[in-house]
Amino acid sequence: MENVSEERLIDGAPTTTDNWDAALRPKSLDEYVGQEKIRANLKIYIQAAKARNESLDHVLLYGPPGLGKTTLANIIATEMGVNIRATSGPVIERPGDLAAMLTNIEEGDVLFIDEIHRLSPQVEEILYPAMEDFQLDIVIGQGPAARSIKMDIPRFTLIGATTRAGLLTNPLRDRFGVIERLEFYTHEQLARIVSRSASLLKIHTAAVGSMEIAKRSRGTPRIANRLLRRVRDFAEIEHQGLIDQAVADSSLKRLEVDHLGLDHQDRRLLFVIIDKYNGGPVGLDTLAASISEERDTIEDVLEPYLLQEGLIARTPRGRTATPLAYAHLKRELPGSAKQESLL
Ligand SMILES: Nc1ncnc2c1ncn2[C@@H]1O[C@H](COP(=O)(O)OP(=O)(O)OP(=O)(O)O)[C@@H](O)[C@H]1O
Ligand SMILES: [Mg+2]
Repeated sequence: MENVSEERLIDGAPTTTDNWDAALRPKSLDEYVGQEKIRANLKIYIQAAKARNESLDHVLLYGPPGLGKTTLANIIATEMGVNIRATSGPVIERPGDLAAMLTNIEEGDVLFIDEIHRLSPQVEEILYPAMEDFQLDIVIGQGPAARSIKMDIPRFTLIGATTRAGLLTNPLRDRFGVIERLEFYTHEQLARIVSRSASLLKIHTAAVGSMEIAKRSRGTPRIANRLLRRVRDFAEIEHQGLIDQAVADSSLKRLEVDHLGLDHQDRRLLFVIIDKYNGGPVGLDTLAASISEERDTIEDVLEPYLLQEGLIARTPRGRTATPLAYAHLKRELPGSAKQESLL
């Protein structure tokens, strides 16, 4: 699914060069920028659970890549004062793998399952009684001699993360007491994140420089941090190290990130809808084939921001380019497309 030959600069997905990211991760709810509603709610839930000396209810976090789900899971464990064990849906191959993890966990600990929508059905089965009754149903033996035994496990908190909650099965989703959707960040919030990262990495930025990077980060902290690192290179080699507005702007231009934060891949998607399909509507699978991308990548990575910015619209018959997209790409709006996009 991931294009390894060419690192996409504004892709929200993590890459191998993101190790420095760990250093930039906020460690407490107070350090965590934005997502005000989630933070306020979590503060209450955490305080209440601690006061009752209970484990925190299971938490599902969903939203586009790079918005801070993993970061938040770690913060929750820290604030609860418990250990976190992290794994991911595709990694847990057999029910036994999950059972082993759950029996080794300590009372109150957090089990973090990233990409939880990719659990196999057999593994999911194990999770239901574990989440609900803190019990494992284990089948011993095979055939007619097989019998099932129940085993108690410590009360734990499952934190699941996914890019799309819609991909979860109903029984799994229903077992989460707390379900929170992460939103794209505002320019002001991203500027705060850029300034914070700059000071941690000892990068010299002017406020207007941080804001310019923020505006072009697709509402996503991971992208903001990544762009900061690239712009720093230009600043240090060509501009005595200071990132001001002009340096940020010229560097991002050279990185082909436009003033809305779109890169060549976003623009390619929009151009295909506009030029090849006359503004749409065009179905997701056709679109995926046209730009040789996975359907999932379009839905999880490319599309959410374009929808949020009002550049494309979703209709029952497919995606359309909005008048805003035509204006942004300096394409003339045909009369028919104007009507389509208003449907
Ligand atoms: N609220 C925030 N405040 C400051 N920095 C943040 C915030 N959220 C995320 N970040 C930064 O962005 C990086 C990416 O966040 P994180 O890895 O938590 O995203 P994610 O939602 O788990 O993404 P994925 O879906 O790809 O797993 C973090 O390492 C951190 O530096
Ligand atoms: Mg993550």
